[in-house]
Amino acid sequence: MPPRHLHSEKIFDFVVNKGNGIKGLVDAGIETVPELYILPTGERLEPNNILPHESIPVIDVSNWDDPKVTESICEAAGKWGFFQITNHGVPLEVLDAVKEAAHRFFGLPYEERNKYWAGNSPTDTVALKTSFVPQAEDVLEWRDFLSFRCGPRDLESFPSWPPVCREEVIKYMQSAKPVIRKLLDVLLKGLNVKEIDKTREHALMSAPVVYFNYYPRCPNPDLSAGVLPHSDITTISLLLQDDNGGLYVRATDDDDNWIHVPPINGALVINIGDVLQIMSNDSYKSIEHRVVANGSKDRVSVPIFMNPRPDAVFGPLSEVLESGEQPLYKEVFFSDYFRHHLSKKHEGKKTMDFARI
Ligand SMILES: O=C(O)CCC(=O)C(=O)O
Ligand SMILES: [Fe+2]
Repeated sequence: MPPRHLHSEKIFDFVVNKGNGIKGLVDAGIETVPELYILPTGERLEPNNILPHESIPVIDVSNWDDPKVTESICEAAGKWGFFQITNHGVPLEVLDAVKEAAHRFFGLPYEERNKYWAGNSPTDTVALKTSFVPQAEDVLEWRDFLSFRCGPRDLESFPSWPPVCREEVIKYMQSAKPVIRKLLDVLLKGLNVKEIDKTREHALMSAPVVYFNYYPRCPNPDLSAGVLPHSDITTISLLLQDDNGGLYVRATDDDDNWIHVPPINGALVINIGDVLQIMSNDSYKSIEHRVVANGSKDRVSVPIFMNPRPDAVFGPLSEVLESGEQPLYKEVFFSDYFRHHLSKKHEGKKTMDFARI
């Protein structure tokens, strides 16, 4: 990383070292995007790279037993890697409450928020951070996020979670769990897996993490990134977005075109992560996506990342390779994959090379 100018050093110190986050900088009244947040021209999302007439599938899942529903899910996972679901059964009040809880947390004064800054937090299951890995980035992302590890053991630390939002996170997680389980059942059936046994469950869904992503209003959203292009390392991610929009999905691998994911009230966005792409030996796709912050409003999103346990080993499934297909990936520990992912800035799908044969 090249040395930064003095002004950028000061901003970095305020936002990252002092734990103010980008929220703190916006609250301090900045009116233009500081250099530390300005992307080189080639990395910005240009309007002529947005395909206005394309969209990812929207699937009504009110009847999981309808073969058309399960076919649409598996087809969307293979073609788009992204889809929205409606009529999924998670009550609208639960979704609204968790978005409000995210705004409440980020609306706390600095001293209250900062109690949970990574390294200060009273529990390692909750951490407030900014950007992605600021120490490895030359341009920072216009985003703060609060993460909650939600595995069964993690919930023992619930009393140390922020009181302004903890009930809502648990309720959201509990209500979404049956939907996630259903989606994984359908997706695995599509790969000839008859049943998700205990070992598979560890590899698929035993370490969920909820994020509150917070993108404060950005004076020049065209110059900066809310989140840079990346794929999620999960098995699947389930994302609740608000009505501001700003999430874009890569249209094709071989050119730089992007499709907006329009907010639909009550819908959840589902995407396949790297782990499931690897398990499926590329039948399903973990697609790059990015976020552009909003020029006039603060945006929140609340993803649930379904991760394997750190000690789980994953690789192409035996059921997928039965037909004689050659494995494209080796078996890796999730903890190694995760550590590799966190050692560098967001760089599209580069993390997957770690497991590629
Ligand atoms: O905020 C969004 O819409 C997406 C965020 C995202 O991609 C992530 O947190 O991995
Ligand atoms: Fe993501």
